[in-house]
Amino acid sequence: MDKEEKYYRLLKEQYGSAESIVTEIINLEAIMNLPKGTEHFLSDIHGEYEAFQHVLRSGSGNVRRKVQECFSAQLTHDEIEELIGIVYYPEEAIADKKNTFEDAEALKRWYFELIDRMINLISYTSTKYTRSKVRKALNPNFSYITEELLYRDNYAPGDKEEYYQSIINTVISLGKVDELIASFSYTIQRLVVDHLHIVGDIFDRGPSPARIMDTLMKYHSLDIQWGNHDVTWIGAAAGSPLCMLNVVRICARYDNLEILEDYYGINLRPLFTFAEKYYGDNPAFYPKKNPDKEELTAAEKLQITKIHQAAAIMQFKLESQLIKRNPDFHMENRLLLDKIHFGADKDIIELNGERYDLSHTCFQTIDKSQPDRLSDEEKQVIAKLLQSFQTSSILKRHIDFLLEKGSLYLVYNGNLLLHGCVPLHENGDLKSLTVNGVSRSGKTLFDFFETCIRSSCRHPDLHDDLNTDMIWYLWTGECSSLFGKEEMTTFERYFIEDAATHKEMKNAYYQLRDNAGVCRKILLEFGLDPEDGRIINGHTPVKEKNGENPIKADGKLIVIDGGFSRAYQSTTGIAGYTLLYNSYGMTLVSHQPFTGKSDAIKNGTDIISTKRVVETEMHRKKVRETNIGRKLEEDKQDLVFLLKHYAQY
Ligand SMILES: O=P(O)(O)OC[C@H]1O[C@](O)(COP(=O)(O)O)[C@@H](O)[C@@H]1O
Ligand SMILES: [Mn+2]
Repeated sequence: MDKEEKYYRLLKEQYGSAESIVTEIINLEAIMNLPKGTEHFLSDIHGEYEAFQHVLRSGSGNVRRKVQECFSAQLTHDEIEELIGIVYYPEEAIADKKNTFEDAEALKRWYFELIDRMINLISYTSTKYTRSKVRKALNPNFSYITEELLYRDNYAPGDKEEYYQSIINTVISLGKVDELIASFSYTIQRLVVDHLHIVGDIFDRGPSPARIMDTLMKYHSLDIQWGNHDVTWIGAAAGSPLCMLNVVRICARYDNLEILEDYYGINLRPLFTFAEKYYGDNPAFYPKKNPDKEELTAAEKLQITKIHQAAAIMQFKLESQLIKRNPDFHMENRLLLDKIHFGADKDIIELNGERYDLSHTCFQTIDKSQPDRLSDEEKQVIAKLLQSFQTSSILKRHIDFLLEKGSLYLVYNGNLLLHGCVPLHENGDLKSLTVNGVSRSGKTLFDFFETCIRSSCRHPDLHDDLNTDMIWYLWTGECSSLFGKEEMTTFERYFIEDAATHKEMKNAYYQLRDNAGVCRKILLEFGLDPEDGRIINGHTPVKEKNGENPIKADGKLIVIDGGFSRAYQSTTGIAGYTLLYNSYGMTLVSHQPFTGKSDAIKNGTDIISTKRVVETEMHRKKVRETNIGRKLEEDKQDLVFLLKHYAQY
């Protein structure tokens, strides 16, 4: 029996009868004729859990829009705001509201009214979906009740009211009404966004990437395009000591070491002890102020400062070793430790023919005759830390999820989603990287990078092979699609005062992406229609206050850095952007900095300021025209074929 025959036999078995195949064909055809679901794009979340939650819960303004469309004729402004608040944060908003009632009867009336509104809203937000999809969006504990309330029109008018009231009265008397309403809120949140794209950089800087990962793992439908910060975490789990030290260094720099210790259960004790022994106070390594925490005590600050130095120095040593074993990376000019002239009272570095004094140095573990050699103690610390990283089951779960749902780029519904850039030369040609004699650029280079990441993850016991080293290259290499700059000046920023040495030159892509011709060429390179397709890009904050426009190249490219990272908000003037793509077209939403969950609940503050329509579709886009639609069409064709040759199988 050939494979095809086997496939059709199995399919026949699965459906059981010709009638059920007919039903499924009708069902698939109906789904394909529904309007395309709403896609929601976010990027550069950088550990900012609360702001991320707000954007997710509000669907970047989509919840607000639906509530307004549904109720603006019937409800007052305040009632609408109250309803929106309940959909965003049901537990807190209901608890607040309940305190305002003096008697039980008034509270009960409010519950009845609210449930009626919520049910109407679920009805309104589910019009684009099949009943089976709506059912999946309901909390299983309340799905029976919710369906009864939703489809109550099936009953005769008199019976309907009575039935409806008795259901709600029972739920109230069982003390379950708040939970029921909260379940409605989550259903509405889920119905307003069909699919989520995370265009990179979940990790680093902010305090709660792990909680964001937990939320994403429960999300109904999503994909992730890895960012440069995500891949170093992947690298750490894949066994790269260098990526791991970078993760530790950034956690120390942003006063976030708790993520490693408390959340992932990584034992930092060996590092603490080692840092304590060798390092002292050093203002260049003070942790940044963590806006979510109280001021550090002097002792805490000193301890983090020491760890920060220990991680940085070991990182610089290992980076130098990596550069030497990978001549293909062409990173020799980053062999900075070899360029230091160690002196009796000051150290000097020679960079591009210029000499600079080094300040705030902490080179006490450096062997001046062989600066990138790790001491035995450093080797031990690294081995212990790496073991702790690699055996953290929570970290493993998060990284496995990143690998399962993520990729370096994604072609989705005609658009190209990528975090950083497509490395280009100044004339617009694709820039290539040659590894082991093979030159790759454009899509081939992306595919190569992704293969390296996945292979490295399959061999967590290898620590310095090409695949593992390539993850580091993605963090900082000139041809990395995630970094997009010539070199990363981490060392200079710690030790050289002259700010000119801190500058990181961006790849030509960041100029050329303003040009529609270049964007068309990139879309073609990835097999997309250059007329209809768009590039969706994260990674670089848009400096709107300097007049930068996030919609580039006549709308061919959109930058959606979410600007969640509080550390960067002062450079952009606003928080950032998210993107919505529904059956009517694409809308870019810009956000004000998030002022906190309690402010959002108490004062109904939304962080959305403006919306800009990128383009309105000439006709309403249907599921048929989407990636999923094409897959459904294939399934349908198979069923049609099976039906035609039913007797044969
Ligand atoms: O300000 P920090 O956290 O030290 O990080 C600066 C580094 O981060 C980078 O900007 C990369 O991070 P982004 O992807 O967030 O831009 C590097 O280019 C730069 O060297
Ligand atoms: Mn980035």
